[in-house]
Amino acid sequence: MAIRTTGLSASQLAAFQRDGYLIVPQALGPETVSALLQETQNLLTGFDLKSHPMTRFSTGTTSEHVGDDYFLRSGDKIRFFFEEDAFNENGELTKPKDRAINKIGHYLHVLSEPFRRLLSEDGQVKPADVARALGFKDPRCLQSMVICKQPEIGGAVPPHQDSTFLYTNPPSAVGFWYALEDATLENGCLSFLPGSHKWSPITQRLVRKAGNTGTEMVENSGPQFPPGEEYGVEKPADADYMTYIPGEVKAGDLVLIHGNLLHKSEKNQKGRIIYTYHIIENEDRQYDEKNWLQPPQEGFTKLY
Ligand SMILES: O=C(O)CCC(=O)C(=O)O
Ligand SMILES: [Fe+2]
Repeated sequence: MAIRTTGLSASQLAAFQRDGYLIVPQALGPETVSALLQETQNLLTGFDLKSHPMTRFSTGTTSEHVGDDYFLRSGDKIRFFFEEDAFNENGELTKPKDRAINKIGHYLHVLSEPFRRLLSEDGQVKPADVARALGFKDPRCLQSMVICKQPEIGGAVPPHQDSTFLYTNPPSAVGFWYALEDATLENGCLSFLPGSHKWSPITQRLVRKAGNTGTEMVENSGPQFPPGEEYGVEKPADADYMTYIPGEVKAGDLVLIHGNLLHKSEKNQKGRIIYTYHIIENEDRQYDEKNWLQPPQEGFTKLY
């Protein structure tokens, strides 16, 4: 296969604009994938369980843990969040620690050398070139994380839109999601509601509670779509019956996800390790000061 040096082709860009997501095959070469998996393994085996507050990550509504201090202060650190199902009724881990972590985040793209290199140097498809192709003027990288989705206990991720979590006024977030292992229906690959980015508004936002005591969902009083006539179109009459389209991918593939697009992943029996971060527009959009993730002292990371 020819080595790519640019971002997206015209037909890839058109597909992203039409569907709200795009699979870019083999954005990472096998050496990069191996280096990132090795780094993930080092992080998983190297972290200290004794000093860990045993915070679990939850996208559901039952757990309060998502709002705690360890999570809220992870934006400029490398921290470890457990699968909810990694504990028994007594709150004890039922798996070895490297098999119990749901995700590692949220500053890998600066603090981990292999992940830092991906953003600036490695790979056949350069993130900066993709951001340029998508029309970003001053893209900033944030919320980098490895999602492990461990065998048997990997949690389902319910349908959501990423701009709910990383809100700019008006919305601009795009997810970069890299498979580090093959992701299939068997091990909880992503699935998408194609075109939903055009009609599905950001009606809610995840914000910090007053006094930084946790997070909560609130109504979004700002713009619900990015600017442009293609957005905010009428919801299709059959939208509630539309089926999610699975995005089965190979290790090294990149999936781009529009911040308004509805997507999800199911529980899994077999494990699945991926790496993801988001970019937001910094030039003519306001990053919201209530968002769960606030910029590190040095500001969110520039791509160019
Ligand atoms: O990897 C998953 O299962 C979910 C990830 C996701 O929703 C995202 O990266 O935006
Ligand atoms: Fe998402």
